[in-house]
Amino acid sequence: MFILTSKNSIANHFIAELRDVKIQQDSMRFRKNLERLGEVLAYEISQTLSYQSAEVQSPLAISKTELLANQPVLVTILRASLPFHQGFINVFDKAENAFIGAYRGKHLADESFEVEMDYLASPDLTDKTIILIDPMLATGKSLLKSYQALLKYGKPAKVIISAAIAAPEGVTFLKEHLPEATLFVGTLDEYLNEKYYIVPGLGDAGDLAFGLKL
Ligand SMILES: O=P(O)(O)OC[C@H]1O[C@H](OP(=O)(O)OP(=O)(O)O)[C@H](O)[C@@H]1O
Ligand SMILES: O=c1cc[nH]c(=O)[nH]1
Ligand SMILES: [Mg+2]
Repeated sequence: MFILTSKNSIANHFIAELRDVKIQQDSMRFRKNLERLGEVLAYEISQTLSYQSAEVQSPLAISKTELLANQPVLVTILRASLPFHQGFINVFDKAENAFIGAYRGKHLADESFEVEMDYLASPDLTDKTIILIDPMLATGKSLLKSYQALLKYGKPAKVIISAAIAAPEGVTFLKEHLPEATLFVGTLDEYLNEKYYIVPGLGDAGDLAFGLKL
């Protein structure tokens, strides 16, 4: 698992601002910080993809280079993922995209929940590299259910999951149920509380980005 904050960088500031109760209420800044973090994580992921030789004709001469062998498919899990996804698509600007409407649905008596899913739009995923993008990896249920729903569009060759903030419980859950996935996270937090929110976390990412939902 790649953890961005295991090495100090300017990304520490983006994550600090996402958490900070005095700053996170500025929803435009909150969305922008998720986008900036998405850009940095996309860059890190780009270093692990396959490249092939290419030639570029400049006005003066031919330049030999290495370019992506294939574009990844960026999978966005609505809603909170939208600004984070924007960062990824800024970097992988030629990528195909899939969208999934998934959310932590009705709360059961013991505070647990089922992941509800409705909207799903995806290109063919057969033999492609897919990057599942969701800023919050809490229990991991939303990501697993999203991945399982995507399989009807074909079996990807490589599965990458990227989150801004992950909980150890979610990481363990995904290692068990989705062992083929490689994780790239902004930071790894401490634990989930009784409502399955990440601690210290940042609160509800979807609400902070887009407002309270009924
Ligand atoms: O790992 P999990 O326990 O499944 O939780 C993580 C999910 O919770 C959040 O979405 P939420 O259900 O709040 O929907 P929203 O994006 O519409 O706010 C978040 O964006 C993840 O998709
Ligand atoms: O801490 C959490 C967990 C799930 N979804 C969020 O937005 N925050
Ligand atoms: Mg939410």
